[in-house]
Amino acid sequence: MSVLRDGSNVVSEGITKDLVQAVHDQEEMQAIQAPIVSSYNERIRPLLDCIDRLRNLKVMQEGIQLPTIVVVGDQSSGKSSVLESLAGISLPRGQGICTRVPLIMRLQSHPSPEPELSLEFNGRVVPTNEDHIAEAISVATDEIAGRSKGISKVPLTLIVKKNGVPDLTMVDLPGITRVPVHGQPEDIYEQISAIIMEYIKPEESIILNVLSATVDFSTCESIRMSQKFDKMGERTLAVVTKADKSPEGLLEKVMADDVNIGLGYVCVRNRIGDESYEEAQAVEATLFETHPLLSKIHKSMVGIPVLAQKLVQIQATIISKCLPDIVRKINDKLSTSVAELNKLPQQLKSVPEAVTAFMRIISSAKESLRKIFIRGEFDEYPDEKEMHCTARLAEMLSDYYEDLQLISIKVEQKQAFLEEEISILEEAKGISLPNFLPRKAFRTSLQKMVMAISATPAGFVNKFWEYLQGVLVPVLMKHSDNYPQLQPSIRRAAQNLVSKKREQSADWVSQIIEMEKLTDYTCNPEYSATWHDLMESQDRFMDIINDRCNDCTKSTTLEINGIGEVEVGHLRNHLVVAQEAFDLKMRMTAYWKIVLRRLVDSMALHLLFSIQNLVNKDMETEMVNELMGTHGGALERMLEESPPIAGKRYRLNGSIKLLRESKEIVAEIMDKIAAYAD
Ligand SMILES: Nc1nc2c(ncn2[C@@H]2O[C@H](COP(=O)(O)OP(=O)(O)OP(=O)(O)O)[C@@H](O)[C@H]2O)c(=O)[nH]1
Repeated sequence: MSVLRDGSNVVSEGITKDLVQAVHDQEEMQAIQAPIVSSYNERIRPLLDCIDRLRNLKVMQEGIQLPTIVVVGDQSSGKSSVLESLAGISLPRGQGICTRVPLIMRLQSHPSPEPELSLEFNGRVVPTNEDHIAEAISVATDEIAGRSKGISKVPLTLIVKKNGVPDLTMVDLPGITRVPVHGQPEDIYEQISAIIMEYIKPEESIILNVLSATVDFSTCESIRMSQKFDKMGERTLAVVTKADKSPEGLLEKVMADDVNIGLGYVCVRNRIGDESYEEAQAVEATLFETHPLLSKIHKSMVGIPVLAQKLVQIQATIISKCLPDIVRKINDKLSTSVAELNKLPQQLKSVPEAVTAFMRIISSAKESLRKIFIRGEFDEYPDEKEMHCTARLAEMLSDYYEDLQLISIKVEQKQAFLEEEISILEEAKGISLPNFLPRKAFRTSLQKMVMAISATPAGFVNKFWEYLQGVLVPVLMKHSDNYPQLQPSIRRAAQNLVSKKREQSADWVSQIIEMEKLTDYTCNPEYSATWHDLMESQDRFMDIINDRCNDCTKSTTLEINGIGEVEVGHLRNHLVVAQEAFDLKMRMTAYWKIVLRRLVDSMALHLLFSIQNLVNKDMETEMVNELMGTHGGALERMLEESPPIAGKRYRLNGSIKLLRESKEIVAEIMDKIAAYAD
C-alpha cells in the first residue's frame, strides 16, 4: 500500500474527497513516466484559461476566491527550484530570500518550439526570454518591493508558453523565515506569514508544501502554517526536495506521514548548478531508479513528471468542483452591486430636481418624526429604546411628578409640624376678627412652596429638549444620508430650532410659576374633599395639645390621613394659633396636590403641542431658511455629488463592469462544459 493511501485515510468529504480520489486514479495509471503534455491538457486548458482570465480581471477583489495552487515552504527549501523544474526555465535561486513578492506562474503548453515568456506587473507586460528570465524577475521584484530585502504582497505574473510544459498556474510565495537577515525589516516573519495566510486560507487553495529532505518535517514553519488552515492536510500536497542530499531514512519519513499530508508526497531532485533541464531530468530519473535507498520509494511518488501529472489532475478537479460556486458568487455579487447602485440617490442635474429631492427629504423625515413623536410607532427603530419617544416622554413626566413631590416633602420636613404655618400667621396678624384665617397667610405659604419647586420645571424643560434634539438630529441625518453636503446645514437648522423651542418653553414655564404664585384657585372638587378628610383629625389634634385625653400624657403623636404620623407636643406652647395653623396646613396640603398635578398636566400638554408644531410647521420653515436663505446655497450644493457618494458610485460601476465581464467568461466555459457532456 502506498503512502498516499495511508495519508488519505483522514479525508472524508467535499472537494478534498474528490481531490484525493483524483490522485488515487492517477496513481493507478500505468504510465508513470507521464508525458507532461497530454490530450488531457487540452480538456483542462479552457478551464484553466477561464480561471486565469478571472484572476487577471482581479475578480478576487470582489471577494470571489479562485482555485489556486499555492507554493509554500521554509526559506531555501527549494520552492523556486521545483517551479523551475516544472517550467524548464531558470528562476532566481540561491541561499537567503529570493522570492520577495507573490509570483503567479502560468505555464501553458505551446505548439511552437520557440518559447514565449513575459512578465506582467504594475499594469505592464514585459516580454522576456529564457536566458534573461531570472534577471527580469529580479528587476521586476526590485521595482515592486524595493531594492533592499523587503517583501510586498503585490503579485508579479510570469507567463511561460513553452512546448512540453504542463498547463498549470501556481503562486510561489516568499519563503518563511523567523530571523531577519541584514536589510530586512524586523517584522519580516509577520509580513511573510500574513501574505501566506491570505493565500492558503481560502478553501479553494491547494497547498503545495515544499519540504527539504534534509530537515525534520515536523519542525518546518510551512507545515505549522498550513496546518493552521488545513489541519488534516486534506488540501495539502508535499514535495520533498533535495532527495539526493538526504536519501537516508527518506522512505521511512514519507511512509510515517507524521505531518498529515492528505494529498500525498512526491520526492524530487531538482536541477543543480549549471545542469541543463534535460540533464537534470535524466539524473533524477536514474537516481530514483538506481539509488539503493531511493529506488525503494514507490514510483508514483517520485520525480518531477509525476509531480506535474498530479498537479494537473488536482488542478482540473478543484477547478471543475469550484466553478459552479464561482458562477453563483459572480451572479450574486453582480445583483447585489446593481441593487446597491440603484439605491444610490439619483444624480441631480437641475435646480428643480434639487428642490424636489430636498422636499422629499423634508417630507420623509416629517413622516418618521410623526411616527415616533406623535403616533408612538417605532418600526423604523425597533431596537433603539431612545427612539421610542412616546414611552420615554411618559417616563420623563412621571419622574418629573415624583421629583416635585420629593422636593415638597423635603420642604415640609425642614421644620417641626405647623412651625412654619405659625410663623406665617404671626406675621399676617392684623386688626381683624380672631379665628378668621387671613387669605394673606395662605398666599404666603403658597408662594414659599412654589418658590421651593420653581427650578424643577425649568430643569425638566431643558432635559426634555435635549432629549428631543438627540432624536431629531439622527432622524434628519438618516433621511439626508444621500446628501452629506447638506447635513451640516440640516444639523444646524435642527439645533437652532430646538434652541428656539427650548426658550419658548422656558418662558412658558416661568409664566406658569408666576401664575401659581399669584393666584390660589381651582375648580377641582377634590380640593374641598381632601381638606375635609384632613380636617377630621383636627379635634384629636386639639385634644392632644390641650391634654384633654386619657393617653395624651403618654404619647403626643397624631396620625393624619394622607400625611402620616406627626409629633405635636411642641404645639402646647402655641395653643392660641394652633387651630388656625392646623387649618392653614390642611388647606395648603389639599391645594398643593392640585398645584403639582396641574404643573405636570400642563407641562405634558405644552410639550406635546410644541412637538406637533415643530414637526408640522416650524421644522420646514427653519430648514428652508437655513438651507436656502442668505447663507444657504444648498440647492447648488445638491447638484454637486458628494465625494463619498461619487466614490461609491465609481466603485460600484467598476465592480459591475468587472463582474459582467467575469460572468461572460464563465458563461463561455459553462457552455463548453455542457458541450463536452453532450
Ligand atoms: N542538491 C539539491 N539542491 C537543491 C535541490 N532543490 C533546491 N536545491 C538548492 O537549494 C537552494 C535553495 O533553493 P531555492 O529554489 O532557491 O529555494 P527557495 O525555497 O525558492 O528559496 P527562497 O525563495 O529564497 O525561500 C538552491 O541552492 C538550490 O540549488 C535539490 O533537489 N537537490
